[in-house]
Amino acid sequence: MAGEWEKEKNMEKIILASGSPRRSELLEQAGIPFEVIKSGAEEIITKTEPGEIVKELSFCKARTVVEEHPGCLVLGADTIVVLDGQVLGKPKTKEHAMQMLREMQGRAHQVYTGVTVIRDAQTVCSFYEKTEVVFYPMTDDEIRSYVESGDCMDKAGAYGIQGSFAVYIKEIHGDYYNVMGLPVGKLWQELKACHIAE
Ligand SMILES: Cc1cn([C@H]2C[C@H](O)[C@@H](COP(=O)(O)OP(=O)(O)OP(=O)(O)O)O2)c(=O)[nH]c1=O
Repeated sequence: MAGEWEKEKNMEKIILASGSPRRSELLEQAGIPFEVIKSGAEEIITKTEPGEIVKELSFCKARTVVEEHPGCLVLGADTIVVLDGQVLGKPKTKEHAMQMLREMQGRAHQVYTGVTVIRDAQTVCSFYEKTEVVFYPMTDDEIRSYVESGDCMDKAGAYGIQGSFAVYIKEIHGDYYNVMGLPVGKLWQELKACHIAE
C-alpha cells in the first residue's frame, strides 16, 4: 500500500534551480520527478512588498537556468522572513544570527516563499505562500547555544523549523513546508491547474 504513495508522479521532470537541500527533500518526498541545476543568479530586488520580492527572486533563479536549458521546465524558489515589515534573509555572521533571533522574541513573524516555474520565455506559474510563526521565549544562552550549533547559517531568519529549533516553535499558522522553503501542496495544485501534472 505504502508503495503506491512512494511512486514518482507521472509527469515531466522539473529542473530545480536551487541548491537548497530542503527543497530537494520536499520534491523527493512529494514524488515530483526532478534534477538539480543550481542557479548562480544575482539576487537583485526591485519590489517592496514581501510576496512580490520572493516571486521576483524565484523568477531570477529560474531564468538563469532556463537560458541554458531551452524547452525544459525550470523551478526557482526563494524564502524570506519578515518581522514588523522588515525583511530578514540569511544571517551574515553568528552575531547577526543572534541579533535576528533576539528581535524575533515575543512577536509573530511571517515566512514568505515565492515559487516560479518557467519554460523558455513562458511563465507556467508564479505564486507565493505566507506562513506566520511564533516562538516560545528563549534565553540568551539558548539563542547562543543554537547559533553555535551552526544550523542557522544557511537559513532565512536564522532558524530551521525542521531541525533542533523545533523545540522553540509555539505557533504556526499556514503551511509548514512553506517555512522549510517549498510549499509543495500549493505547487502541486498549480501544476495540476496548468496541466503539467494530473
Ligand atoms: C525559515 C526557514 C528557512 N529555511 C531555509 C529554506 C531556504 O533553503 C533558505 C532560504 O534561502 P533561499 O535564498 O531561499 O534559498 P537557498 O540559498 O537555500 O537556495 P537557492 O538560492 O539555491 O534556491 O532558508 C529552512 O530550511 N527552514 C526554516 O525554518
